[in-house]
Amino acid sequence: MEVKARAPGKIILTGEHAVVHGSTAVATSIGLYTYVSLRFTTPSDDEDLLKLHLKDTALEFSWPVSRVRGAFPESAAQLSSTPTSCSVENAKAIAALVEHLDIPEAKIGLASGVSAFLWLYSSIQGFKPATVVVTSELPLGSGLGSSASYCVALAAALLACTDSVSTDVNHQGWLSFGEKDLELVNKWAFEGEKIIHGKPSGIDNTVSAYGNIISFKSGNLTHMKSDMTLKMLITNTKVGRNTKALVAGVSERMLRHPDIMAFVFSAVDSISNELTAILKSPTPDELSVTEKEEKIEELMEMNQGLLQSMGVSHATIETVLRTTLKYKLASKLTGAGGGGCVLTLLPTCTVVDKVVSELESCGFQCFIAEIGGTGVEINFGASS
Ligand SMILES: Nc1ncnc2c1ncn2[C@@H]1O[C@H](COP(=O)(O)OP(=O)(O)O)[C@@H](O)[C@H]1O
Ligand SMILES: C[C@@](O)(CCOP(=O)(O)O)CC(=O)O
Ligand SMILES: [Mg+2]
Repeated sequence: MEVKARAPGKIILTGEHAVVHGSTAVATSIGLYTYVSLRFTTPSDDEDLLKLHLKDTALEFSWPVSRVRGAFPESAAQLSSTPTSCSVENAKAIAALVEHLDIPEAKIGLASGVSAFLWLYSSIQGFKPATVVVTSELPLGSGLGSSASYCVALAAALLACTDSVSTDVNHQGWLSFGEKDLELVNKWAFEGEKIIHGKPSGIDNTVSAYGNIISFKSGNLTHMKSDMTLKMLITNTKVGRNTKALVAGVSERMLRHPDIMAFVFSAVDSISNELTAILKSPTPDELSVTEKEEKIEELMEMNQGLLQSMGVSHATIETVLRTTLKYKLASKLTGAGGGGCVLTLLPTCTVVDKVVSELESCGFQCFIAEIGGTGVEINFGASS
C-alpha cells in the first residue's frame, strides 16, 4: 500500500512571535507544498528497514526496525488516536538513533526534522518496515513554515494508514480529511513541531492543516471569510536561521523586560484584531479596496517595528524594507525573522518589475505567493 500526503506552507500576515505569548496572529496558506509518500515494505522486498529519504537535501537514512523498537525505553504501544508528547526518555532514545546517522555539519538542522519523523512514525505506525520519501517546494528554514508542512504531511500520511481516521482508499486523486480526522492530524503535527521548534504556538501546523486564512490565539483557530484579494510579494533574503533559537531569544527578552514586552505583545494583538476586522468587512463597504490596502500597509509597518523591538529583524530584512519603501510599498518580515522571508503588500495595479529587479540585484529571490487554498490532502494513487 502506498499513500501520498501534501501540506501547504504559510505566511504570517501579522502576529508572529507574539502569538507564542498569547497574542492573536493572522496567517494564510500558500500554494507551495511539502509532499510525503509512505510505502510499507512487502514480504517480497525482503527488508526489515525503516527508510527516510529527504530528497531535497539528497539525504537517505535507514534503521533496522528492531533497532528502533529496542531504542524506545517506554516502548510505544501504538498511540495513533492519542497525540502524545515525546517524553525526555523517548527524546534521548531518538537522539541516540539520530546521532548514528552522521548528518553532515552543514545540514545538521535536519536532525530535528529526522527526530520528529522518528517520534511520529513510531507513535502512529509502531515498528513496521517502510519507506518514507519527502520532497518540498518550500525553502527550508525561511519563515514559510516548512517545518509545519513537513509535520502535517507526515502525520497525514501516517494516520491515513490506520483505523484512527476514516479515508476512502479507493478514491482517485487528492482527498481532504473529515473534521475530526483533520483535528487528529493537526494535533499530531503539533507534537512534531514541538520537537523542531521547542515552543511552537501551533499557528503554522494549524494553517497548513486547514488551509485558507485563519486568525489564531492561544491555540484556538477562527476561520476567516474574506472577499479581499491580497497580493503579496515574498522576498527570500536567503539568510538561513533557526526558528527554535529565535523563539527562545524573544522569550529571554521577555524575561529581562516583562513589562515592556507585555505592551509589545498587546500592541501586536491589537494589530491582528484590526487586520481581522478589515479582512472580514465586506467590500464595497464604508471602506474602498484602496483604503483597506492603505490600512493594511500601516498595520504591516507597525508590526515590523514591534518585531524589531523583539530583536528578530536582520540587516538583510532592513535592506528589503528600505528598497520597497523607495517604491512606496510596505513590508514586514514573516515567520521567525532573523533572515528568511519578507512580505510586501502589492496594492491593486502595482507594477512590480522595477522593485523586483532591484531586490534581485541585492542577491534576494522574489516570487508572488498564491494565497489561500486547501490545507492537507492525501492521495492513494501512487503515481499522482
Ligand atoms: N522537507 C523537509 N525535510 C526534512 N526536514 C524538514 C523539511 N522541512 C522542514 N524540515 C525541518 O524543519 C527545519 C526548518 O524549520 P524552521 O526553522 O521552523 O523553519 P521554517 O519552518 O520557517 O522553514 C529544518 O531544519 C528541518 O529540521
Ligand atoms: C515565530 C513563530 O510565530 C512562527 C515561526 O514560523 P517559521 O518556523 O519561521 O515558519 C513561532 C510560532 O508561532 O510557533
Ligand atoms: Mg517552522
